[in-house]
Amino acid sequence: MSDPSLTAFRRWQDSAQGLLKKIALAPERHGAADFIENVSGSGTKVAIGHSSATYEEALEAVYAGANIFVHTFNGMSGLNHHAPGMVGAAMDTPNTYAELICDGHHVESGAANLLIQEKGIDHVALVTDCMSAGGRRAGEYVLGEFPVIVKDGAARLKDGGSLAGSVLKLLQAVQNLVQWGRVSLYDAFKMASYVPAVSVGIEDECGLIAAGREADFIVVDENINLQSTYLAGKEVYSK
Ligand SMILES: CC(=O)N[C@@H]1[C@@H](O)[C@H](O)[C@@H](COP(=O)(O)O)O[C@@H]1O
Repeated sequence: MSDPSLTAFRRWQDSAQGLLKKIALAPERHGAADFIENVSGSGTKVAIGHSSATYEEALEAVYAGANIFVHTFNGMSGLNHHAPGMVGAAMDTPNTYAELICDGHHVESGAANLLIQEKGIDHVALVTDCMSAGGRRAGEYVLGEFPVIVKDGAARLKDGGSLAGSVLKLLQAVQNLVQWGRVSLYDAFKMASYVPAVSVGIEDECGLIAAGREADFIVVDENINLQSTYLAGKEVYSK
């Protein structure tokens, strides 16, 4: 781990030919505010997470231009009434976007519903945090340098058993959220498509089905089960 570096960021952005839309950092690292101001000013969205920052440090990052909380609740300082932490800052900054992993392992339904109630469906973005075992059978994998065991729909570190990414599909997140009873099907899909697109400023390219957008979409039945998948307007999968 290291402190954020503008020199490194510019090198990565050059290599990516300007394609980096979003970068995440822990706001308590040295130089974070300056990095956030410069990077968000250049058009790349800055997310904050994997962090034990205080509420105040998180707010400072938001004031500097950070606009997304990385998988809210997970890997961040929690909400305590004496120390509101990163979670408190996510709830207390109405214009930021809070990512949420709705696989039923990362966040209890009550906590997910509370976050959605606090921020509104237009500021909660469903994400998977899916690691390399997604779509594959249970067994042993690695996340970066860490051995991980995938079992019963969860990916956990071999050493210690902490959750380490997920094997969630975004459609399953939509199904779970609807089943948890507070969010309509329409809103759950919006939180999985349009809201994340807006959070990174690419809603004029994707995130809804409309003229001029990329026609990548799925078709589901009345039970929210996948029927077909379209990429660039062409059917590439059908049940
Ligand atoms: C790619 C990745 O590993 N993402 C995070 C992980 O860092 C964190 O440890 C876990 C549980 O967080 P928690 O123990 O704070 O709920 O959530 C996610 O899986």
